Amino acid sequence: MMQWSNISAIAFDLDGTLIDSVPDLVVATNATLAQSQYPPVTDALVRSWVGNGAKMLMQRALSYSSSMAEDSPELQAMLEQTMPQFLRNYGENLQKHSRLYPGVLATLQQLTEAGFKLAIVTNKPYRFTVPLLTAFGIDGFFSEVLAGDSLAKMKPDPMPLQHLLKQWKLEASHLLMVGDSKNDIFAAKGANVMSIGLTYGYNYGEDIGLSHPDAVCEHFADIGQYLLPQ
Ligand SMILES: O=C(O)COP(=O)(O)O
Ligand SMILES: [Mg+2]
Repeated sequence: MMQWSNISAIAFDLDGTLIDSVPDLVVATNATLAQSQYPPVTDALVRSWVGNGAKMLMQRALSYSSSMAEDSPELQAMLEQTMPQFLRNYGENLQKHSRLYPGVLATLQQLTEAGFKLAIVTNKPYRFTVPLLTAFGIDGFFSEVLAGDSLAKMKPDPMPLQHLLKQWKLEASHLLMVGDSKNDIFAAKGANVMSIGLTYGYNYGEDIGLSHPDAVCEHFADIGQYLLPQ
């Protein structure tokens, strides 16, 4: 049975859920575009390109800037050439302008004290995920970190959540996915686990409610009403 009182473990998305990472992604994207002689793009465009990992972000950025189709061989060749630059540019400034969203630290603390097991399930590359968690002092909350390149498939595929269920020897009805993107909600539905959608993150400009998570929250701290004694 899918009910809140069964939940004992929670998988959190990272970008747009715990951390507002777009400001640093904008800097890295524009630095990389500049190296290919393209003009900078707006924050709003970068926001709309986040969600499927670093490579898709640059693929969308290069396609926009060059007017080449995303799947064209020319664009793919340019992407292969450009990715090392993006990874360097972003790696050098992961958390200069990025911020934890309000309520994240206190709520993670409360959930930990209440006995929930917490994990990160992100599409961000692993090499950026752990340093970011550490930089914001939240790495200690998570006993499992699954990134976009940890397994053969990333969200919206249910593979990371299914891996977590196996790892933790959990029934699907005990796990909750919390995220800002339809990729998080689709992954949850595919793994048959409950989900909460957050409205403040990045979802390609779409209303997260359209993906029908089990609940929609406007602020991170609001997830507590389903999980903590009120
Ligand atoms: O890196 C991305 O594109 C998205 O990352 P997320 O899965 O933590 O939102
Ligand atoms: Mg996200």
